[in-house]
Amino acid sequence: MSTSDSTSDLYLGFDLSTQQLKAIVITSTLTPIAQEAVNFDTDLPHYAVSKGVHVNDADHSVYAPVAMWVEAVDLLLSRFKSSGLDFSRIKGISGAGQQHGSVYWSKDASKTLASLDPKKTLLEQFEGVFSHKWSPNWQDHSTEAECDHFEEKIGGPVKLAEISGSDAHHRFTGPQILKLRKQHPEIYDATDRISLVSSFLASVFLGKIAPIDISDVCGMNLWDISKADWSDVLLEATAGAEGKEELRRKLGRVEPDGGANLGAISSYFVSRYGFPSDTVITPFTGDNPATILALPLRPLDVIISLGTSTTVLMSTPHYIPSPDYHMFAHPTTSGLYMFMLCYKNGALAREMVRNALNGDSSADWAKFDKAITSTPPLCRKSESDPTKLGIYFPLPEIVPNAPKGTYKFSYDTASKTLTPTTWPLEQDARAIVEGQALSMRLRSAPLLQQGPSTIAQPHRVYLVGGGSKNTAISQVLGDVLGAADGVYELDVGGNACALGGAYKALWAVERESKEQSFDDLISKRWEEEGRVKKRGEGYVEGLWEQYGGVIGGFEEAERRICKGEAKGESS
Ligand SMILES: Nc1ncnc2c1ncn2[C@@H]1O[C@H](COP(=O)(O)OP(=O)(O)O)[C@@H](O)[C@H]1O
Ligand SMILES: O=C(CO)[C@@H](O)[C@H](O)COP(=O)(O)O
Repeated sequence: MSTSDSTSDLYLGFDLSTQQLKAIVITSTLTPIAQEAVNFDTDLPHYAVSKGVHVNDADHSVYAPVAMWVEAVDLLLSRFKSSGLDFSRIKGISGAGQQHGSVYWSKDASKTLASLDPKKTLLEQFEGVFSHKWSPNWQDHSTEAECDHFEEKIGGPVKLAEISGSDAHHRFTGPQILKLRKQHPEIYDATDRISLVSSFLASVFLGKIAPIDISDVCGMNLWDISKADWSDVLLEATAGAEGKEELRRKLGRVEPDGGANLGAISSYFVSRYGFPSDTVITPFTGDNPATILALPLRPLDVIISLGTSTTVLMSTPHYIPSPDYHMFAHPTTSGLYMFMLCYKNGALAREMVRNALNGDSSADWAKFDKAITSTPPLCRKSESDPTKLGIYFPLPEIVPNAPKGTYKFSYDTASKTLTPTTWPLEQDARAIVEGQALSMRLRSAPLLQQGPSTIAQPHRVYLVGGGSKNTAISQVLGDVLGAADGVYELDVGGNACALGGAYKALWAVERESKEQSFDDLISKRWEEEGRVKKRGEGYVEGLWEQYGGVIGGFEEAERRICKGEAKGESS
């Protein structure tokens, strides 16, 4: 990482994601100069989380201790301090949070946030700051009844997606708040303000409750995207007619300008770490919206984030809502939207296959990668062989809304016959990645066809997140999706959300006027060389078409699973 440019102003971007708190520091010329991370499982073992969360199998809830995140903030900054970061050059801070999770502040929170003692840690002073010690996690699936209630109140999944950008989802904040209100009315009543994970982290740095961001708010099932306001009907679905206004107050205002100056950094950080007292705090957004800010995107470019979740992201001027995927307001640019698919069975499902191949849970991907490269596409040794289609859901899936289980089929493309089957462990590695990629191809087609081409093919595929370094995985994703201009990785791909946050902070502070768009400023300073690396050609004639030939079989396999007509190996 470059240490040149030793006098430039600096910008700090955070990413409070599932398994870690990460941060990156960049110069005004977009050069990263420092990165740090706190891993929740290994660095903060006293919270006893696994992969960043607690899981309650009995009621399907998944949640994280908010105190752990608070402790991680001081630990991360102390790591930067030890590595010699000059905090006095930091002009702006922004960042990202795992989406949908909520944080419940007590009536004492605002007073405590405004009067922190720099001689003590944040955690030492946060006693009584939260009315609820847990934040529901995006992997939670305990809110089936609440989701049904949302759909019913609004008139069905299509209508709900039209208004809020998504159908009702277990992890979305509205259904989660409704569950808390029903199960623990005393906690709900003791709650003064509700933040998302992103606005919670912004609040800590601001020293007061920060507004929710214009993009992350779309992951709540509470925001009317077209009206850019809270939806009355959805607030009422969550809090009842009598509680609707009180919920609106608890949620607070949403900041429409992604580059707004929310105020100067809390004096706690000035005294304890040496930040300038005028460091600007700008809205923090969701980790996926922040990811699309990590590089200038062109029409039909697709980002695949291989974090704990696997997500597929596109920036688009078209608002085409559907219950099959998510639409969000763009985090910086009014009139643009973010398309997203989110898979719960992403990294953790691939790890399940990796562990089976390794015979233990060591994080060694060599056998997994070898199993992919030594297995032919669709596990078909010759033209006359039927293709193999695998669907691996160790957790109930989001897209499609399907029960857990591992499902294996053979599919004869000539007769279009789909038959349950089995295969040896070695074929699982290719089958799981192909299955994930086929699902992405199927569901991104409507958006990809909005461009000049009628063929649903991405222009470029960019890979980010922890799994983006894996060349065997990137090869399969590129082959199945057939990116016309190839598959690329970002130099700091493992830290793309934090990088997007840092770019956002820079834009907020250095834009020439409110009219200078994020894209305009970043494109002018962006040099592809050294920041982006081509990893593969993408489209391979014949292969992309071969994968296209099994999409129908894949759809039928999903239909059977969702209808309970397919028997899973471990459902
Ligand atoms: N070489 C690799 N091949 C495949 N997956 C990997 C590899 N290295 C890391 N990963 C995956 O990356 C995941 C973590 O990604 P990361 O983006 O750091 O997560 P998050 O931001 O959600 O906390 C791990 O769970 C692991 O499965
Ligand atoms: O639920 C979603 C998006 O809808 C997830 O993508 C979370 O935002 C978690 O992100 P990672 O920790 O996997 O980056």
